Amino acid sequence: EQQKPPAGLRRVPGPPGWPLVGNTLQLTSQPQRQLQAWSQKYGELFKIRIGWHDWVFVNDPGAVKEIFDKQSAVTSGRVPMPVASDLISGGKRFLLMSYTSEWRKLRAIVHKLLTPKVSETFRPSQEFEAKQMIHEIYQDSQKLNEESFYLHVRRYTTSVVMTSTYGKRIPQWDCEDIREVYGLMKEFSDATAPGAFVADMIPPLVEIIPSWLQWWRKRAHKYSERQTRLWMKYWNDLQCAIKENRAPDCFVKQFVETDYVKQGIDEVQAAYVAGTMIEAGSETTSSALNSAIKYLAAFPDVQKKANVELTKAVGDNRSPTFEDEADLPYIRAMVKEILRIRPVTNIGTPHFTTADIKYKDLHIPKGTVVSINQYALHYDARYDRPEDFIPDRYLNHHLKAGAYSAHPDPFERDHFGFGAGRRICPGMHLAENSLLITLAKLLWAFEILPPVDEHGKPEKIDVSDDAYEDGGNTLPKPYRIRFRVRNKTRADVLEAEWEKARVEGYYLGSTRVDAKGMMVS
Ligand code: HEM
Repeated sequence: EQQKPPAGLRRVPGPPGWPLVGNTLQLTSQPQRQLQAWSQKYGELFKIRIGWHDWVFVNDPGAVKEIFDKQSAVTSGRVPMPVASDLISGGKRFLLMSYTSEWRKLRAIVHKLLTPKVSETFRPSQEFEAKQMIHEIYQDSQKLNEESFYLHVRRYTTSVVMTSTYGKRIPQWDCEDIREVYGLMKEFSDATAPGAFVADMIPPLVEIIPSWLQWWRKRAHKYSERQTRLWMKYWNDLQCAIKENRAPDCFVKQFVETDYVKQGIDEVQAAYVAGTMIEAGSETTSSALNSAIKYLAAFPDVQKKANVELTKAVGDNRSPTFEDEADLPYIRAMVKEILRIRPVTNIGTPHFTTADIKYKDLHIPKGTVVSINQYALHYDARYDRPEDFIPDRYLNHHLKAGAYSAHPDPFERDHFGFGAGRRICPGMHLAENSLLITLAKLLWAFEILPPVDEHGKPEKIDVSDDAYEDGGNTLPKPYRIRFRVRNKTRADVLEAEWEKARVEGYYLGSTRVDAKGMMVS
């Protein structure tokens, strides 16, 4: 039986559930539409029970500010996961760590190493990788290969994130690093899928069942050993490179140069922070970009407007660079629009309360999951035709997501795609830069068209939830699309630019690296 709220306060309302399972069975494998429907019925907040915990979904910008920003000292935890977080990750997986002093120490370092200014030092890497990406897509478009772009996009995002973290490029998709990193991510997402480990569904089991009888431990230890081995391998390789003076400027090199040892942070913990960057930064960005390509094919007028802007600001004789950013307001708006229409998860951003809190006259007890209901917020009445991909709606939003998240007026926020409060995505500047440069180069180079059927008739592009994988993440299913180069000059330019980049390499901070990502000076 739940505790009575303190005098003058009431419980957060919500739909009735079933004994034991709560509301779990009312949620489908893609719960966002049900979560939207409940937000319409109950207003700013509603509460449901999923598994062992109460979840409060926050459906209003003002409530997000009050709960996640103003009360962040007690709403920045993560839900306990005795297997996935404690056993498999040794309590060290940054994304899942509770709100402890250890997490705060690490977050301070991460924050410093991913500011907008530091993120800018990776722009040459992002331009380099984007040149490779459009070149690969161009080559495949001539072979009428309509599926491979999806992996070219994933290669781009993984390479950018590996380069910024470890100074290590991913020059091609089919390689050992990809097999290892994606193998690890798959294993971990299987381990966190609902029902994968009963003790994550019912955390008190770890207290009740003696550890020698906890049948899940063996499998969890096997995962843990494998994952620690991989993250430590990257960490140790970079330590060697630093000693031999051949480590390019990157996140981990800078991490090593902080006083992390003096702060009592051990190497395995540091390696798990770096691993989290890779896990949190690759599939998120590629999903957003692969979604954008799909929506662009479905909304050809958006492409037309983008091409008018690109033709005026850049022309045919070179491809766009970050220097053009100020002249590309429509592309900048598009970066926001894709994060609005397809936020990366469909269950919001689960935080965990570490003390009782209140919002207006509503009581939220300690130990509750609080989540920003992004789909509800992003499809609400503030947006005209929310189902449509309309970058124009953001033309008056000139600032980056980080600036809006700190804006005093919550209704000024562009979107909630990066979360809020102390756990807000620290990679957002890097992510926004990646989306900007790839969208600009793609739209400059190509017209993006639906595939055609056997009679040559264009097929309909499906942007509904059916086009997305089941599970908590918003991941577009692989799909076919045609890329048609805009003109001969742009085709020649993109080939020449990639050839030049391949020979010359690029700069990572103050170090020049070659196309293999090795330091050359
Ligand atoms: C389009 C791309 C991306 C999106 C939409 C995205 C979104 C998010 C969201 C919603 C969260 C949870 C925030 C919260 O709990 O309030 C998060 C956390 C995180 N993201 Fe991102 N992210 C993206 C790219 C990146 C990149 C490129 C990196 C790293 C270089 C990164 C690193 C992280 C880390 C480390 C966390 C965990 C923070 C913590 O728990 O304290 N993300 N991201």
